[in-house]
Amino acid sequence: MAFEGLSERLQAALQKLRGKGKVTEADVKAAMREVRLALLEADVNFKVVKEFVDRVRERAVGQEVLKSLTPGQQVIKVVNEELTRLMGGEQSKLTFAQRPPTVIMMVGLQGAGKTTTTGKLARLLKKQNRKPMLVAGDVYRPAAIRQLQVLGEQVGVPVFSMGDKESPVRIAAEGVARAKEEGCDVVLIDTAGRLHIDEAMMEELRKIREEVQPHEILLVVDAMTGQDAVNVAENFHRELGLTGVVLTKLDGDTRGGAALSVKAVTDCPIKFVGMGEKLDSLEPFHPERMASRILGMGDVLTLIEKAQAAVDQERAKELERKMRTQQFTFDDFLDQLQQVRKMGPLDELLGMIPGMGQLKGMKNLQIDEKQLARVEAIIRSMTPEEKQRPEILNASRRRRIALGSGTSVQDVNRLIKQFEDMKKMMKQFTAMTKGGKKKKRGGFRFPFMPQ
Ligand SMILES: Nc1nc2c(ncn2[C@@H]2O[C@H](COP(=O)(O)OP(=O)(O)OP(=O)(O)O)[C@@H](O)[C@H]2O)c(=O)[nH]1
Repeated sequence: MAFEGLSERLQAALQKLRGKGKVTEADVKAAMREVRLALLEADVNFKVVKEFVDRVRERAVGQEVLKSLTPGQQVIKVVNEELTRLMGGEQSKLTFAQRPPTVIMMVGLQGAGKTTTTGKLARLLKKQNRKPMLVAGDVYRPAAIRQLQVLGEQVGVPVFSMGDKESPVRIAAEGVARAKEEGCDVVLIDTAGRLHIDEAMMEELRKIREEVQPHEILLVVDAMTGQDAVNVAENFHRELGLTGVVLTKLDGDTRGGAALSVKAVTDCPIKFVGMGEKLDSLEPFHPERMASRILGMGDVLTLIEKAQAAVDQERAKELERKMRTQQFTFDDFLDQLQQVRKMGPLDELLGMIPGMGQLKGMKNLQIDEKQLARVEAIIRSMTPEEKQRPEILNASRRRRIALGSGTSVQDVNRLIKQFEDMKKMMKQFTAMTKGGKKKKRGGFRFPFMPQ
């Protein structure tokens, strides 16, 4: 996952401050040294790191922080705010033309994912009820035109092409004219990518820009290339004047340097991020959410602390073994249920998971405590043998259990079905992970998640 190393290191650095009732200037300095190293190691531009750490340190040793009731938390808040600021603060949206069509020029080096991103962006715009048209302006890479046509078909948007014999400037101009005729309100022009930035390439892009007067010039760069991506962005911005950057391959294990430095170095905002190869994997970039994700806030740390306090590690291991060997019974099921409940109201736990905060309170996600109580009652009405060997639960036993637990036979059936499904899933899961490389995940696992 992207940012994994950075996340871990930043969280470790800040964790030390977290629970402290009193934080000294020396504590902050020590934490900032680690933050600095973490950022450098993530390939963040060194000037950006220096400015960032200076700002955080200055704010964090201020009286209002150190004298506050929760100084450790306050420092983390400052880091979060500054990370957000670093990545551009507010979300930066596309500018649409007052009088359509909006013209968007897509530029970038070969292999960054430009053509794919053009298709993804068309899909996103279509979802927003716009009518995009794609223009195939990359006449140099033999497969690029065909690739765009295929993407257009998949997304269901028209693709304008004039083959590879016309000049890209003319293709762009004709494309915009065609979009007007057909009532398309956004034109996405795919331009040629080269292996390196060269004067001929820039000259051609400038000519296209003069010709079609785009409202947006988006540079697509590969996040995996770290500071190279930042340098490319700096160059393109100087030569062409970009309106935004799209960072692709953020689903890979990029260390995060590009995402954190682009805005600070070039002053060009990241507008979208690519999170996978599929067409639905382009997302608007939210600096604040990204910062919280990097810091693992929202508040996973608390969640883990709570879980660790509630879960008996020895028992968790035993459960894992049972899952692996298919000996999981209703007794274990009940045991887990109780361990999860010990952590607190499930609804509240949900709010601590990043991204889940805003889902809190949504009806179908609310965890029904009554339902849980019913499950417990059903399992408690089973005989020891039934709990161990659910396969003997025939119709008359199910009736007896329903009666004993004050529930209905349907409730009992549903639970047994869920239990069977869960076992099946575990089986598939263990088969899937068996022999495969296991990834270490900070040492904590919910007992009901087989490794
Ligand atoms: N994992 C992942 N792969 C991506 C992402 N975006 C693009 N790719 C992949 O990157 C590769 C290159 O993408 P293309 O769109 O063909 O490259 P390009 O930059 O358009 O190349 P030119 O048209 O020659 O400039 C493809 O295999 C894409 O599937 C992303 O966000 N995540």
